[in-house]
Amino acid sequence: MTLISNVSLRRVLDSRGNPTVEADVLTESGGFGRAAAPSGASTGEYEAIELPPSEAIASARRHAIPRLVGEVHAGNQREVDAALRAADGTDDFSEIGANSAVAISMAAAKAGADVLGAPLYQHLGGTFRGENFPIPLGNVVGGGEHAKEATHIQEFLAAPVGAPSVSEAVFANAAVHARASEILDERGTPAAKGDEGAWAPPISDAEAFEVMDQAVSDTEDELGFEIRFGLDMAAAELYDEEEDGYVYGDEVKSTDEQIEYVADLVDEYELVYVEDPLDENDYEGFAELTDRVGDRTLICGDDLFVTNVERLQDGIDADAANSILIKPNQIGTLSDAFDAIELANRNGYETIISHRSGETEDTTIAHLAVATDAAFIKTGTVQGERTAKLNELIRIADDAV
Ligand SMILES: O=C(O)[C@@H](CO)OP(=O)(O)O
Ligand SMILES: [Mg+2]
Repeated sequence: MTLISNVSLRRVLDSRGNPTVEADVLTESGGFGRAAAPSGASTGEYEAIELPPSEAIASARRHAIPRLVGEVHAGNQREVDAALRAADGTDDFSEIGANSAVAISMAAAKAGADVLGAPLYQHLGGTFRGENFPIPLGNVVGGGEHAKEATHIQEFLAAPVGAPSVSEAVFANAAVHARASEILDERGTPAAKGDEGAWAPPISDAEAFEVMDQAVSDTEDELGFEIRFGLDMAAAELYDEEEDGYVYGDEVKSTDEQIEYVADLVDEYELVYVEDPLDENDYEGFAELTDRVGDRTLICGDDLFVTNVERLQDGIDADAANSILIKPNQIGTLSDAFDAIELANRNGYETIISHRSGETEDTTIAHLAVATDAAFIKTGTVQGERTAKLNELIRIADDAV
């Protein structure tokens, strides 16, 4: 194993045009890794703290880099991430910023892989990882915090569950995206795109279900394998404490009505996946919904769990869900993300590795999903910062990384 010899940090652009943190890690034996932090728009209340990039960089230079350079081995991810935690000294990375932490953590992992001469997924997952590939969940239509004047539900996600290969699955999602555009055109609905490249038409959620249902079944007919769809409701953004309910324009649904609504949607559209159907503080509501439909769909906690083992353990104790979204920048390091994945696996929860709405060309999550045998990866459908991960998945499957 080789010591880290240099860490450099800089501000680069993310896909929304905002600055984000990029890290380069060099090792004494000449290993190199580069990674950049993504950034959320519909962030969970309990996520690790993202600092303004210049502050995060200045603070990491002061506190973290001296603990890494000449001190820590790049191939020992636990050691790297423990040094980041020690340098920060808080529970939520509010001192050096989860954006600095995750960029350094991922860059160090890549430097470790480079030293070994192994692809990142193999460095992270080991030689004897499973043979499976994640099914890509592709954002096709959406709104919420990712697009103005579009649907209330944040994401309508294609799920090519019957695709014979990861490559065919990736192209299937692109085909659903293209078909949805044609259907919207036929309906005379102009559609801009949201932050993640999904169509963001000014239509009701009910119409979006019709568009999605048709786009999925047309593409299924064309390609000849099963394609279903799911949702990220991002319900914490819909929930209004004063109204004590979920606000859909002029309509407010009580918690009971929200549970009823989602349960009906699961059955009507045979949804395979529903992320954040209730507010991020409502373990009880999550548990009630999971009890009703958890045998036939994945109920996934994103803002609910924020990739945090303590919040996940609370959810497991409450039977709140049956799957967890994993976003390394929600918790700050790859080791913390692995701990959440391990806890999920031990308790029969599926894992879904995810991008953020603000992204870069970084492909770490594609490797993380393969390394950990995740059931799904949620990383968009089109647009360069999304296709970077999808194309990397295709390369991994083709043994070409
Ligand atoms: O809610 C989500 O799952 C994500 C990614 O789609 O959005 P954001 O990064 O804005 O939190
Ligand atoms: Mg989400």
